[in-house]
Amino acid sequence: MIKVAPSILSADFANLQRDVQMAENAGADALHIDVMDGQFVPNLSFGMSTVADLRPVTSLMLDCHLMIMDPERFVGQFAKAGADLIGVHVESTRHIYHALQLIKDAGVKAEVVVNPGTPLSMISELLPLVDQVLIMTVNPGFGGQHFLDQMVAKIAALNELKQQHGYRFEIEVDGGINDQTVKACYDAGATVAVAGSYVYDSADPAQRIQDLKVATN
Ligand SMILES: O=C(CO)[C@@H](O)[C@H](O)COP(=O)(O)O
Ligand SMILES: [Fe+2]
Repeated sequence: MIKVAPSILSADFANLQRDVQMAENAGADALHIDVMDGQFVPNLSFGMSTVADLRPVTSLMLDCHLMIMDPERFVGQFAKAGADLIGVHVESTRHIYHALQLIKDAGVKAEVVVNPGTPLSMISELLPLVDQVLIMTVNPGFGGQHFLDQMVAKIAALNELKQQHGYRFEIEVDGGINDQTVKACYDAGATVAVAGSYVYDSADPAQRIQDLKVATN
């Protein structure tokens, strides 16, 4: 069964605590927080103060997906705010290895993220270092986009490398996840699924979290 990380990008920001607690009560495994700077992606969202405010209201693992340029400038502040895992894009910095080392040094789980157009060869040297790899299944920046089917082969290729070398990282997928696409990702080797609009744009978001789990059971 896949682990589910609802993305609060599609939650009601005026009722964030309610929407986070709903996810926790519904059996979510983590909370996905999309941080955007208007430079790396053409959108703005949350910062570290949102992470700090959410920390005391949930015991869910806080999975912070940084879509910002030169994220090494901020990883210390996200760790201090209460992040449990910090994801940085390989495309967002000249010093990805250093950025991941900073995250580990802060005592937080480190994740490398790859955009749809970025080949896995860009992250091969990083695989022994990371706790999680995030394969973007849409172009980053917005919720509610369509899943890119070509990414299923990429997930399978990453899983092959994982098995071949005995790596222990989790494989997360993000973008366009619903009860159909989650199954294809899970069958290819994904272990964690982010879901924003599928969960929060529903009349019964708690049921949707369960539906994602049932689809991969
Ligand atoms: O990182 C991102 C978008 O850049 C995501 O985490 C979205 O929030 C996913 O939204 P859905 O595609 O599930 O609606
Ligand atoms: Fe995300």
